[in-house]
Amino acid sequence: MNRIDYLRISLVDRCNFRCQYCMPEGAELDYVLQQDLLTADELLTLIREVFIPLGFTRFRLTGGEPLLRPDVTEIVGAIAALAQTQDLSMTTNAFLLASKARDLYAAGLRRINISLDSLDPETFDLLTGNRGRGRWQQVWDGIQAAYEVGFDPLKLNVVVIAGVNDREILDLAALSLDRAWHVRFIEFMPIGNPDLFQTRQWIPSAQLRQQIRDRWGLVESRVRGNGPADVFQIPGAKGTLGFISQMSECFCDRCNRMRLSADGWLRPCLLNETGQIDLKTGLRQGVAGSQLRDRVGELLAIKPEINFKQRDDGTDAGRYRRTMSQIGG
Ligand SMILES: Nc1nc2c(ncn2[C@@H]2O[C@H](COP(=O)(O)OP(=O)(O)OP(=O)(O)O)[C@@H](O)[C@H]2O)c(=O)[nH]1
Ligand SMILES: C[S@@+](CC[C@H](N)C(=O)[O-])C[C@H]1O[C@@H](n2cnc3c(N)ncnc32)[C@H](O)[C@@H]1O
Ligand code: SF4
Ligand code: SF4
Repeated sequence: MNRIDYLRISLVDRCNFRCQYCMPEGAELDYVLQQDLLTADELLTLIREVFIPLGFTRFRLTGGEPLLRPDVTEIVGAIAALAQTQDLSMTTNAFLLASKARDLYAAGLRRINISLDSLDPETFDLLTGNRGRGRWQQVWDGIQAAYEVGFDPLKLNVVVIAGVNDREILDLAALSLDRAWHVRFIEFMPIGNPDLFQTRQWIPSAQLRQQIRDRWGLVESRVRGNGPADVFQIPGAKGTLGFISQMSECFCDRCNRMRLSADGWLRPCLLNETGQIDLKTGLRQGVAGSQLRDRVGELLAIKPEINFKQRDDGTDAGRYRRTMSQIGG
């Protein structure tokens, strides 16, 4: 059985973008009320009293958009300061990163993954649902700021959507040539916008790799990380290319993670709604850390049965009650 030692923590379910594949404009989402968000203290209590004793040592802050959380730097500092923390990272859309990168680094964050689906501002606006609002440049500035501050590895996440940004694969891959930027191509998953998924489907990573191989060649490589990416490199490039192929090559047999939502629900599998536990209510009712730990321990034991293999049993007729931005995608 895999060691489950990686916790993805959603700091907030809201987002300043409306990516078509994740939380499309007009989608009716029930946002968590402010009073239902785990406070920084509650989160730290769960990490110290429940997750660390169960062997969790790797943490990722995500969302929604984690940089919307006003106390994000304090949370980073507190998790980074724990002796047991072996890895702390963040996934962000970088819209607010330029002004926060230095403080986050100073607080102890050392690596960061940034969503960048297009190099073309118009396509970017179309994808992020902010057409006309011109947010590409600010995201690009955030990426540059993170690079200058020294985040390493610095990864760029691209969700590939047929007919929207797939014509940019080579341009995006080329970002890895001269800088140690690690570009990852993600197969579109049927969560977030099932209607778009129906019409666009997903493009297999193998097809993208062939396109890149034909242009530059491609060799196997490595980069620090805990995720499911298969890593390659253009010969001589400073950065790498990762492929996250959840649709074409199920990687659930190496699953090493659980997810904690912003309102304190622990979810054993991204794509299966079975088995979730509400940790916040117990915590607020004064249930002892040891009892919460026992509940999580039981969930860890049955996680292999819940994993993606059974996702068709784990949703309500194929529709998810909570989407990527609410789970901590
Ligand atoms: N199916 C599935 N997809 C995942 C899972 N974790 C991450 N992904 C996909 O991988 C994408 C990128 O994830 P990131 O947030 O950058 O994290 P990561 O790849 O685990 O990060 P590293 O530790 O840097 O390797 C997500 O947006 C998902 O599409 C998972 O547990 N299951
Ligand atoms: C939900 S976002 C949260 C963090 C942050 N807002 C961001 O965009 O990086 C985390 C990751 O999920 C990915 N994602 C969202 N919906 C997806 C989908 N339907 N299929 C594949 N990846 C998806 C995004 O591209 C992003 O890399
Ligand atoms: S992918 Fe990230 S930036 Fe885009 S809508 Fe989802 S949470 Fe927001
Ligand atoms: S789909 Fe579920 S089991 Fe598979 S890798 Fe993701 S979280 Fe793990």
